[in-house]
Amino acid sequence: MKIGVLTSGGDCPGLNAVIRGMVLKGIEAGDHEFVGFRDGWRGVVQEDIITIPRSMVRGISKQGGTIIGTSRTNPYEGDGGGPAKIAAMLERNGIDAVVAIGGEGTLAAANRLADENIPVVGVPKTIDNDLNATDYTFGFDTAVQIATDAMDRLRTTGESHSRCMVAEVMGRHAGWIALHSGVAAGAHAILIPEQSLGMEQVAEWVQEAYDRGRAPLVVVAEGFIPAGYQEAYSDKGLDTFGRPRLGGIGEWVTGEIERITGIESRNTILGHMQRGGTPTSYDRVLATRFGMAVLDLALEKRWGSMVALSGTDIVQVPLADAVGSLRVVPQSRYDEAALLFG
Ligand SMILES: Nc1ncnc2c1ncn2[C@@H]1O[C@H](COP(=O)(O)OP(=O)(O)O)[C@@H](O)[C@H]1O
Ligand SMILES: O=P(O)(O)OC[C@H]1O[C@](O)(COP(=O)(O)O)[C@@H](O)[C@@H]1O
Ligand SMILES: [Mg+2]
Repeated sequence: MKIGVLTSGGDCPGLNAVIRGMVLKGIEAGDHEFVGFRDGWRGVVQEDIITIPRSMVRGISKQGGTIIGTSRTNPYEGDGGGPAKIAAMLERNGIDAVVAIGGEGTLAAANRLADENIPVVGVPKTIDNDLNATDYTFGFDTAVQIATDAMDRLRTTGESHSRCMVAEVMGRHAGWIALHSGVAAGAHAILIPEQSLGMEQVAEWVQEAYDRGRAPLVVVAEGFIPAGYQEAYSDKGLDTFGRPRLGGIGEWVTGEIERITGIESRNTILGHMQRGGTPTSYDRVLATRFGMAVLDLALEKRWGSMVALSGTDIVQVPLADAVGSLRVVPQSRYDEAALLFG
């Protein structure tokens, strides 16, 4: 079989480990060939295809980013877009299967294409860990680890100066990174997109910690919407998919804390640091297992399905299960973390 792979949406540590797992298993399992579509769906609609020989995947499971590039191209747009053009392109290049590695958006596109008879299977990815149908996505553990390390550092400088330190992390619709890194670092308040809060409440937690002699740490996800506001903070225009580019709420939260409490405060935006660099061993293992399992999906021609993690098992689920809604932080998990605020 000739299998074409693509990585699409925001990059994520572990993407290369998926590609390596799939290629090595494919070589082991038989005489399968692999090609990469460069920059996600852009490579599909513009027929930008490279061969992936075994030598190209040597040693890449520890490498961040993606060796085949990514983009936010829509496969239904442009001259080569849409199922009919894509089917003809696959035929011309002798490609029997498309493996789409991506988040909710990428998998929604893959699901539509599968419904229109394109031979496509999926692998879930996102540092936000907000995909339905899988217990964990690779990249999340790495992002949480990077954020936790950063917060441990913020706390020592915060303590030296008796300041309140605010750390802004990623998370457009789901606060999983904020919740996990905040709990791990012992944050005094965690602000996530799922929970609208007034700044008076946040200031109260900060003051309580300060009054005990602690340097307060506040973690805020970029998608947090303060009480009284309708949308997440955005001052950078739109991304290529037309969504507001987030980032910057931390600065506002820091100003509000300082204004209400009078405690000197500093903001740090972790931003793309969370998406770069080497994946943790957990993410390398999960990504490698996903890569090996998705090869089986392609060989078995299970078009329209994807691999997922259920407990510790790798399972097959319909792509449709991963799209349409996101897995957000449930109230019970927030309440559990909030017991430690202040
Ligand atoms: N329902 C859809 N149909 C077709 N293309 C889509 C759909 N949803 C998203 N896409 C395309 O997939 C790209 C990747 O999705 P995005 O949300 O940016 O990343 P991710 O896959 O990480 O969620 C989008 O930029 C968009 O071009
Ligand atoms: O700066 P970029 O690359 O446009 O992406 C920022 C977004 O990508 C993410 O890191 C991951 O989102 P996706 O999984 O949808 O790509 C979000 O947390 C963040 O809002
Ligand atoms: Mg998305």
